[in-house]
Amino acid sequence: MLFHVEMTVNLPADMPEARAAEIKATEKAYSQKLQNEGTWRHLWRVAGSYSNVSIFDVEDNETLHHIISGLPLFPYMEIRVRPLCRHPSSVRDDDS
Ligand SMILES: O=C(O)CC1=CCC(=O)O1
Repeated sequence: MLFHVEMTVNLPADMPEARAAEIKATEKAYSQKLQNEGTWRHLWRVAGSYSNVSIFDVEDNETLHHIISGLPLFPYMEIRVRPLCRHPSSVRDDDS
């Protein structure tokens, strides 16, 4: 199942820079593992904001929830999830 997920990061202004850098590094490793495994198919920065648009390919809703709630930045994110299905006009046979 494919999901479009938009994440907006809101780190507290008083978070020490070293702590922010540590969480971002952990987040990067977490996301790169999932990208390499094919679960986190796309990761795009939304130009001009501390947000990303991502496409996840997961077994079910529970798996997506487990992944998202495990993000190191999860406590500092606003997250919007939208389930996707094939568009009848899509020419990409390999994208289900
Ligand atoms: O910077 C972000 O958009 C938050 C984030 C998600 C995965 C990652 O590596 O950073």
